[in-house]
Amino acid sequence: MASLAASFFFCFEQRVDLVSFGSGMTMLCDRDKDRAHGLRAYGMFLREERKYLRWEGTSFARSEVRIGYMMVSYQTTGSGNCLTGGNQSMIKLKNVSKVFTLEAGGFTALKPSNIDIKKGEFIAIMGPSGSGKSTLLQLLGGLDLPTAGTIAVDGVQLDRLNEKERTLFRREKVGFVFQNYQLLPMMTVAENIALSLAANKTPKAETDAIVARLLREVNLEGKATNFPAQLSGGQQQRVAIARALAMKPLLILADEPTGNLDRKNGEDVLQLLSRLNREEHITIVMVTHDRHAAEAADRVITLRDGEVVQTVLEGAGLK
Ligand SMILES: Nc1ncnc2c1ncn2[C@@H]1O[C@H](COP(=O)(O)OP(=O)(O)OP(=O)(O)O)[C@@H](O)[C@H]1O
Repeated sequence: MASLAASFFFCFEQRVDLVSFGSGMTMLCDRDKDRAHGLRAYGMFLREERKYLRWEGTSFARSEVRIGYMMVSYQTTGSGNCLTGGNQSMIKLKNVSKVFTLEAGGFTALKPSNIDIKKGEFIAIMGPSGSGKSTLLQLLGGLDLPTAGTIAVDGVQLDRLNEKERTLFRREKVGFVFQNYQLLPMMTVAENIALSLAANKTPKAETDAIVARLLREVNLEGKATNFPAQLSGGQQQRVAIARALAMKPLLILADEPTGNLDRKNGEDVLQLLSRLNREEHITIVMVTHDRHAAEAADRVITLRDGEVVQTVLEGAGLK
């Protein structure tokens, strides 16, 4: 028990993320040392907050979580990348289908599909127009519900959440990037990036610091007070990516993120996504028509007429 306590203390001296995999299994991720501490934790977890962590009356390093009460009964320590979670599943679809109801009858946009995407993977979804790529992405992000089957994202079964819970889930776990950027034209770059932070009632000083960091990350320092119309397409897409990153998502869902961009700007966006995947271990699922863009991915899932027809694995000549 003493070694547990010592190890636990060690974890909290570091900057940590708390990543819950559901069913009581939780990862404490020690970012600075890139080590993961697997803990089976019992007790009550308060919602994630960016505050100073207090543990038994002692203040520790700035953390991404606040824990109300936790008892540790079991612990393993491993090395490796904590946010990828080894072979842990990020997305699991079981017999998921989507049928749209039309006057003329039902239209099956997605036939019963089983898909498993691991934490830290970069997946491209390809297929002809109308094959169901965007439909699938909407389901993965909880923007729409399947007609049948189950979808679990980071251990959370989306089809069991009500609308409000799905909204919260999306805000906290998923970053969306769209072909047409979907920035609000009357808001500045900084305000666009801060949208989800504002919805989450993040204090202003903290919001300003996060926005400044994200602007640096997407190489747009100096553009905070510009309006979207004053930026190039590539710059607007990088603002959209910064906005998607504001809540530190575990997953980015990108629908044709390079579709409106020329080769150079498209390349910049792909490199940014690849870096986020590689260095920040964010799982990325990207719909694309472009085989060159798909080469950024570890794996390509191909759809045809609403059916998964092929999964090309890493090493099959893509990367
Ligand atoms: N809300 C809806 N109601 C009815 N049918 C829909 C709806 N949304 C999509 N569909 C149909 O589902 C099929 C798949 O659409 P989806 O947008 O997923 O295709 P896609 O592969 O993303 O196409 P594209 O590459 O052209 O964007 C299409 O035939 C489309 O017309």
